[in-house]
Amino acid sequence: MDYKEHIQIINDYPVKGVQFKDITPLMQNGEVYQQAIDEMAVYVKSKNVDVIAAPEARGFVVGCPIAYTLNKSFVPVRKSGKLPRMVVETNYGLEYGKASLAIHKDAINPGDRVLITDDLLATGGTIDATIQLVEELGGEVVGCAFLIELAYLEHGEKLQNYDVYSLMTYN
Ligand SMILES: O=P(O)(O)OC[C@H]1O[C@H](OP(=O)(O)OP(=O)(O)O)[C@H](O)[C@@H]1O
Ligand SMILES: Nc1ncnc2[nH]cnc12
Repeated sequence: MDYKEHIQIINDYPVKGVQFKDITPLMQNGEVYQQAIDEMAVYVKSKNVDVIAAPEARGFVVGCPIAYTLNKSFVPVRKSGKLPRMVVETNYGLEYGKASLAIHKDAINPGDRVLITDDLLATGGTIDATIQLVEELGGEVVGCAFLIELAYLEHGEKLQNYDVYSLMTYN
């Protein structure tokens, strides 16, 4: 399957210089969306996970169906101010701005094997922040799975100690 046929590239969105990779055409094709999720789920299953965690909003698009398929827990990592109970939170930078993410304090048990999913890896700011939150709660990050990796951007050393899977890579 050539998944890239179902990704649309928009230049200078949301800010000048960014080549935005739009995953909505892939999601709009039920067969392709299902096949992409099933393929990612094979990787996730191989990591023998307890929990799947994902940052909002597009991370949920991949994390929830993978968790459902594998009958595993799903933990939402949300932009600050959106979770109603006690949280830990952190600030971070991403390809086109800054934000902060939070996770419920009781979402992860110490020693849980946690797999983090997101639609896209760009500078790595979002995944780095998500890893920090999971580890602060004592979770072990056993892998990170993306639909898309932008290999032309520098994620520096952020992910060098983690197992990374990407369904599509743009060089
Ligand atoms: O590697 P990075 O430079 O951190 O960029 C990747 C992140 O950017 C996008 O999320 P965004 O914050 O735009 O939010 P959304 O999912 O709510 O659209 C995308 O879904 C990733 O989470
Ligand atoms: N280039 C990009 N396309 C889509 N989502 C993104 N999130 C961060 N960078 C992005």
